[in-house]
Formats: sequence, structure tokens, C-alpha cells
Amino acid sequence: MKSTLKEEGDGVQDINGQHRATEKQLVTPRTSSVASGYSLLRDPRHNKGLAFTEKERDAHHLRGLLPPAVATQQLQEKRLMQNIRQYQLPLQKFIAMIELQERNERLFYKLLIENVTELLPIVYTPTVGEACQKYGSIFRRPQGLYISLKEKGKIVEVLKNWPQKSIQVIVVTDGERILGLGDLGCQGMGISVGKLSLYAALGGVRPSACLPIAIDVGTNNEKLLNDEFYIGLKQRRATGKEYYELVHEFMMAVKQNYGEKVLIQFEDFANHNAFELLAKYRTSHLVFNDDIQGTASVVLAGVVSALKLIGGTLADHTFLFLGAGEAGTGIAELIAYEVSKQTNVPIEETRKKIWLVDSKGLIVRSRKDSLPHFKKPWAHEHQPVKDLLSAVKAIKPTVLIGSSGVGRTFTKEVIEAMSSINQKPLIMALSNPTSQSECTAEEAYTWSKGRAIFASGSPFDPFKYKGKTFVPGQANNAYIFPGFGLGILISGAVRVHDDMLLAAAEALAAQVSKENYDKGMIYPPFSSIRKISAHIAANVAAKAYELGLATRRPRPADLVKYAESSMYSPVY
Ligand SMILES: O=C([O-])CC(=O)C(=O)O
Ligand SMILES: [Mg+2]
Repeated sequence: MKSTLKEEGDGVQDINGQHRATEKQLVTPRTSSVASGYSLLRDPRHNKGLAFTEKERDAHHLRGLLPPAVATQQLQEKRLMQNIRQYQLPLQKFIAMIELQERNERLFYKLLIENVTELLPIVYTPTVGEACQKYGSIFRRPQGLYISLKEKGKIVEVLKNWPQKSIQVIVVTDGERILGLGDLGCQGMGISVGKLSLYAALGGVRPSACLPIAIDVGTNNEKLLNDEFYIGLKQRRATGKEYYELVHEFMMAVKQNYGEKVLIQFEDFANHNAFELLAKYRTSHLVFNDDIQGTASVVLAGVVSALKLIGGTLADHTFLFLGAGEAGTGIAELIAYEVSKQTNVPIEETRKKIWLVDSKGLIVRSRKDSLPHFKKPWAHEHQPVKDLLSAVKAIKPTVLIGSSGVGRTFTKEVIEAMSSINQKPLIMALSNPTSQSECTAEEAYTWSKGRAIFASGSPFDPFKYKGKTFVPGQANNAYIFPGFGLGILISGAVRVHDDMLLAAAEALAAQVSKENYDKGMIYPPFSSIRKISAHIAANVAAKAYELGLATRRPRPADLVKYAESSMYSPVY
């Protein structure tokens, strides 16, 4: 199927064209038309470097500005990969990739798509975490919009300063809980940029339709407050009314500027704000919280897929979580919701096979009054249990999920206890980056004597145990949000519904092959992520139509094909 719109000039396709005007129609004093000559070489969106052909060199006033050799995109890729592989440190590779993104965007995406297994850990988790920690000292060009308390009252104006006018996806963070690394303030921008690079590379959303945003209300990170290179406001975090007013102004300004159909992804907000913002805006805006909803969907997919290895139905299993924040309670709720749909048992009942441990021990009824609202549904009847190991012994879970943000908490004793209860314990160590993972792949396989089915949020290399190679899966929301976003855009969905998260999980689980299972994998490999994303997008879009939330008419007959044909291609 042919895509409906093709943008002039940059050879990329639009996937949600209803509101869109072409770049030409949108020319205002703030935008410039496509550059030529010297400025073309410095325009990352259109630059091709040595790959400009003889004809293009004549047409765009490039004669003499480039050396005589004409390279293919493949040759450019080869050279760049050679260069990147020479760097020892992941952060050096990260900087090389950012510089490429700022120099030649299409080459950046081509490289990322074709070498996704190697480069995902560089532009994304875990390296992006280190990059955010050091963002001030490695700062180059701004890659997104910074909205701080100084911009209060002027946010519409700030949005207008961004050169691209037809935005389809915004990733916004306030930097308070970046991965499992805590408060990184304004330097959380690195996460917004990284997530949106994945929207384009893995989900095929046009890069020019993506807008990374950091909301800066200060930071409580002393180290950053005392860091001379810190790029954010040097003050402690604003809270309460001041905080909520700024966020509200932002939400309203987005709608005013870009209309109803821009997807706003909340990323790495602290628990106390994440739940509240999602609840507040999900009925009035097209919002998605990646840490609550994206993580829930990817983990549900992993558990459903793992049933082929561990047996039983979803309803047969007992779940124990370490960590009862956004990820933990989000996953727990989506699993309970799915079981309830499958069995026709009310969700209040299906929650009872899901237990959560937080820093104070097992969440039980006697603690209910002192719990924040998002933990209350999990306060089941049980005597107090003080730590994870005791909880494993008391609850006897079949599935253990780490979402605590605290590394090395799945100890040898915990994994051994899981292995004594289960023939094939399912162990998911979700916290990021690698330093915060609840255990390593090596630990899970060794301590379970090769019996664990293991997946983790951050990537681990395959591990050989007693002659067998185990390939750990990466239970990271990166599998979900790019395809999920694409599904929203191709259907013109105006709201996110939990059933769309189930649809995404179902599509992802369906992509795991026998070959994958044979290696112990419960997710398909990232190398086929564009295909996976198209299937996720199609399933999400189908659900949006079914729920009456889709606005694109007519509904494309073959949604997988339509998703594929709508995807951004970085080929020159
Ligand atoms: O960014 C990632 O790798 C996954 C995620 O959302 C988080 O850990 O907060
Ligand atoms: Mg996150």
C-alpha cells in the first residue's frame, strides 16, 4: 500500500497527515527553507556528506565544498562503524553517535537500524544513563526543548521556537527518576532524546516529528547542584502548586500548539508525580506513561511468551515483585487485568495472586493505612514479612520480578529459593541501567543451575553454562513504545486505553519463534524490531478502531502493511 503523504525534500513519509501542513506552507519567520551550499552541509536533516552525487553537487552549490570522492551510504556506514568500534569506552561511542546525529541524521538512523544490537546499548540503556549523569560536561548542541521555571507564562512561545512545526510525538521528563539513577534534573534531557531516537529507528516515526523535552523545576541532587558544569536550574525542586502549574501550562500549550493528536510520553517522573499526571491527563490528552504502561506491556508480553517454557496459563501463576513503584504496580495491574479478562474473574480477585515487596517488606493488609494509593490494591491478607527472601519462602511465587531500581537484590539465596520451589523459575530483573539490575544473567543461570528463564531491563551478553548457551531476553519498554506510538499515529487515535497495551503485548509475544525459545529467549531479537514494531502498531491500531478511539478514515484494510509502508526510511 502506498503511504498517503510523502514529505518533499527529505524523502521521508508522514504517518499522521491529517493536521499536517507541508514545510512550505509552514514557512514563517522562524523557519528557513531547505538550505543549499555550505549551510546544506551543516543541516543534519538534509546533509549527505560525501554521498552527494555529482548532479547534486552542481544543483545545490556544493562544488568545491566537498573533496572529489563520491561515497555510497554503505561506504559511509562502514567507515563510521570502524571508527565507533575503535573507541574503548561506551561514553565515547555515545558521543560519536550524537555527533553523527547532529551532522547527518539519515546516516545516524541507517547505522542504528542496521546495527541495532550493537548500537542500542550505546544510544540507549545502559550508556544513556551515564550520559545523563555527565550531560553537562559532554554537552554539545541542544537536541530538544528546555522548559524551566524561568519559562513560566511563556511556554506557548517556547514551543514556537522549535523549528519543526508538525510534531507527532513528545517525550517529556522532569528528570526526577532517570532510570534507576535517581534525580538527574535537567540532564534527564538525554533520556527524552534517546527515547525519541528509538521512536524513529525502531518505530519508523519521522525524526522531524519528534520533540524531546526536559521540564526543569530544579534538582535535589547535591552533586549536580555543586557541579560547575550542571546545565539546569541551580535550585532545589519546586513542588506542589508551583510544580503542577508549570506542568499544566505545558500540557495546555502542547494542545494549543499542536492540536489533539500529538502523543505525549511521560518518562522517568518520580512515582508521586507519575501516577498523578497520568490520572489527571489521560482523559483530556493523548498521553502514555512509558514507565507505568510501556514497561507493563513489555513484561506482560514476556510472561505470556514464557508460558511456552514454564507451562500453565497466566492465571495459574503466582507473582512476586521486588519494588512497588511505577513499574512494579503498573505491571502488576496489567497482569491482573489480563487474567481478569481471560477468566471472567473480577480484578479484585485476580490481584490476589500478585504480591509486592517494597523497602518495608511484603505489602500486607496491616500496612494499608500507611501506604500511598498506588500500593493499596496490593495489600493482601498475610502476616508481616520483612524481606524478599522470607517473602519468596512464604508466597512461593513462580515468577519473580525486580522493579526496585536497586542493584544486586536478587541474591544467591533468593535465586536458590526460587529454584527449589520451581522447576523453571521465571526471573525478570528489570531495573536499569546494568548497575541497578537486581541480578546479572550469569548469576541467574549459575545460581539456578541453568534452570531459570531470565530476562532483564538492561542488556546482558549470552552466557554459557555447562556447555549450553543461554540468551537472556531484554525486557525493556523499547520493544513496546516505538510500535505502540506508530499504532497510535497510523490510526489517529485520540486517547490511550489499557486494552491497547494488551494488544501491544499480545503482538510482541506472538513474534517469538521456536528458535528463540530453544535458546531460552522469551522475546524476539531486537534485530527484527522494525517488523515487530509494525505488528505491534497494527494490533494497537486495530484495537483503537475497535474501541472507537481511532480517527483516521477509511481504516486501512491491511494494518501491518500500512504500518510498514508508513515507516520512516533513512535511505538517501
Ligand atoms: O529507559 C529504559 O531503559 C527503560 C525505562 O523506561 C526505565 O528504566 O526507566
Ligand atoms: Mg523510563
